[in-house]
Amino acid sequence: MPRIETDICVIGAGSGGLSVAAGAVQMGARVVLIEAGEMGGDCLNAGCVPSKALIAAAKAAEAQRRGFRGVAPAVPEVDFGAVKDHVRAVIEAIAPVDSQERFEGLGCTVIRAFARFSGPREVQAGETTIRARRFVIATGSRPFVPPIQGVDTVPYLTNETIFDLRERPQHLIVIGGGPIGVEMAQAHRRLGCAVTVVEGASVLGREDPELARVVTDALQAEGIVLVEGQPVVRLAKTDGTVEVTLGDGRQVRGSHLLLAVGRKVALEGMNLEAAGVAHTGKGVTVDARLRSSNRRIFAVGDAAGGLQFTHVAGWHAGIVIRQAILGLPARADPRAVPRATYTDPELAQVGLTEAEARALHGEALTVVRASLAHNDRAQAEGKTAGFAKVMIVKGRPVGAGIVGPQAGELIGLWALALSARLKMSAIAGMIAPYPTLGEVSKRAAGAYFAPRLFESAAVKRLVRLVQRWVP
Ligand SMILES: Cc1cc2nc3c(=O)[nH]c(=O)nc-3n(C[C@H](O)[C@H](O)[C@H](O)COP(=O)(O)OP(=O)(O)OC[C@H]3O[C@@H](n4cnc5c(N)ncnc54)[C@H](O)[C@@H]3O)c2cc1C
Ligand SMILES: NC(=O)c1ccc[n+]([C@@H]2O[C@H](COP(=O)([O-])OP(=O)(O)OC[C@H]3O[C@@H](n4cnc5c(N)ncnc54)[C@H](O)[C@@H]3O)[C@@H](O)[C@H]2O)c1
Repeated sequence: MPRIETDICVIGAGSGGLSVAAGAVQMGARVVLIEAGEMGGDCLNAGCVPSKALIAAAKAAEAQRRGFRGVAPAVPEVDFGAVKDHVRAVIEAIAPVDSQERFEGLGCTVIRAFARFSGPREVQAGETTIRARRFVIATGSRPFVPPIQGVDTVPYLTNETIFDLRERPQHLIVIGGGPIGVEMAQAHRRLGCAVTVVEGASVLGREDPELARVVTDALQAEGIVLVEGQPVVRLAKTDGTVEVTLGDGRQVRGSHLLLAVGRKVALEGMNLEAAGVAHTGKGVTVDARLRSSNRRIFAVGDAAGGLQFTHVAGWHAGIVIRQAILGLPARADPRAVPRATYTDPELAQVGLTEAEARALHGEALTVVRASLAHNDRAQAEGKTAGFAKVMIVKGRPVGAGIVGPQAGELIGLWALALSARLKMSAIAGMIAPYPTLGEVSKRAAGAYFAPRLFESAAVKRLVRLVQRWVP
């Protein structure tokens, strides 16, 4: 049986594992990278990349359907199979960056097998035993299949199968109104499917309700049926249709079913007990340095049991590299982690929502808003539904939310403001190019200072005094 001694052994070649491996090997560490499935993990093969490629095609269809003032709308002719060719082509265009060849070229030893701990410092992968000074568990997550009565009797799709579906669903029922549910619901509606979202609590329930409402209004205006407030309690198959029964007895029937009710961390079969790695149903138990109960073993990305985003996995990788490769201290402070849901309009948030900020800061909190209706570019584009909302304490933003076109791009400024602890005066003083959607952030900062400048008796007194003296 081959044995390898190495500095760092990374388990899982998805967003987190690949970032650790690429960084570590290029800094001179010996790296073994183990992947049981496809290189690139969920993000490339069944997550961010295919979903955004599908959303792009759906957006093109919707643009045709809507037309523009002076440009006649048209019923788009959607070839669902060809759209899936586009999805596949985008994956293939990006895949070389995540490939075994690239990582071997960088100097990693890549093993394509399922990794399982055989001791506190040893992993088995196929025929190979790997002994490493540090391990990184970057095994990601899988779709959670809820134990709903009848779930094993009906055909269902998950993120692992929906992107391979070549025939257009006549009526897609989506269970779960989180980011996966709403992104997939809108994409399928725009590509010509009837769509019903069944959500046990409220659609985009983790988001600020004021922002989420703009998205849910848009989804409903496009003809997506949202059924909220009742969990699904039973699934059944009847004459080629799937029947979904809700807690209050209501029923929805459709041709296809997508389960989008959250994720299950992929730790099964890894024999973590042999390595002394504590874990719960949520993931590996880690401290702020991302170390597990075995100090030689870190966890990153979805496996670390916190926020489940590709950019979080990449950020985690940097924290582990600092410690395991450079011997420097580093901590994961999630306060400035942004998130975006790529519906149209998009919804993005960084830091505290209004409710969270209110609970933490009470009376010290100021909330400002700036509407896209007052943004000249949004007017020109005919996309004025949306706004930015900023939560401010003692002159500094503690959270920001944006709903509207390109909100995912626009939130970057606020992510920087939070991570660099910028003051609102820095945003107000920034020169934004005109006319851009980004001016909405500057306008929000302006809304913070406006009452202090324009409604202040002291400022007015000062100005009168200055005006008496200036020549
Ligand atoms: C439909 C969908 C859309 C998404 N869209 C976005 C988005 O727009 N933006 C965003 O930031 N995030 C998005 N996400 C979330 C994002 O995909 C994940 O947060 C990210 O992929 C997590 O990276 P990871 O490295 O932790 O795990 P993964 O990327 O899942 O990689 C884990 C890898 O480990 C391998 N593995 C597991 N167990 C073992 C083992 N024992 N031995 C060897 N290999 C193993 C797996 O095969 C897999 O390749 C989306 C997710 C889904 C499902
Ligand atoms: N744009 C992005 O960045 C993006 C896109 C997709 C996914 N993701 C990541 O993937 C993760 C998983 O996404 P998700 O949407 O699957 O999960 P989620 O946990 O965010 O949402 C699942 C939803 O399903 C509902 N639900 C659960 N059981 C139900 C039942 N029996 N009946 C009806 N409703 C039920 C929940 O109330 C919840 O609203 C996200 O948290 C996110 O981190 C990110």
